[in-house]
Amino acid sequence: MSLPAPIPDAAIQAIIGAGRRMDRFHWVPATAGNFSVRLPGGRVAVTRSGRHKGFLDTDSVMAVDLEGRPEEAGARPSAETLLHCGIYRRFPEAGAVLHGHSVPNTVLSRLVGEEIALSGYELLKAFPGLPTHDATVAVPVFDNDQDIARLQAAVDSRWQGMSVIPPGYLIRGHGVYVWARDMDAALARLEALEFMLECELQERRSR
Ligand SMILES: CSC[C@@H](O)[C@@H](O)C(=O)COP(=O)(O)O
Ligand SMILES: [Zn+2]
Repeated sequence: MSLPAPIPDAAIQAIIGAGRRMDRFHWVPATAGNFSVRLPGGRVAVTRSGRHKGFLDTDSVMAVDLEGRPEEAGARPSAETLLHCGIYRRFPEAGAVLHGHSVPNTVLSRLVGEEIALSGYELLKAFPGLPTHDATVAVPVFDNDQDIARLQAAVDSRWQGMSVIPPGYLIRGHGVYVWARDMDAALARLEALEFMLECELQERRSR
């Protein structure tokens, strides 16, 4: 059997850098969070399960296919790899996926129903196709589920009825997923979303 192709260093460095940046914001406590980059040929570079995402090294990244199957026998990719693969399958333009557990996304997702509406924020312009603050963006919220295949099925079924592509989604009491064409764009989108979630949380506190 031939050895799997090496993972391009640019993808590994993008993942390591994302972890350091998200750790600075306290968005990846303990071993929370996972990140991936789409590779050519239907491959995905993804973080191994159980690592602290602020201290990743080159060994912390492995490759799976678009069904989440590891290329290396016995290797353990992120427990949430199927959510990454679901995004890559649904959005061909997605080149990187980020998942984090911030306090605002965790708390807010427990306070709302099936979505959070973000309206009137200047930072909405960080999302694709929005030239003005004068808009409302609905961020879907899914119930948490330890059965990740079942959770992905719930995400797929909500996406089927969706005419507007959301900037990401939340999992209740758990965290956020965002994606974009590459890692820098995904980080920018995550920062914008987290900023607005923090604003929403503060507004709710002051009511
Ligand atoms: C620290 S518990 C968090 C995990 O259950 C999970 O939600 C998570 O984000 C990280 O899982 P991982 O398997 O390391 O990618
Ligand atoms: Zn998680």
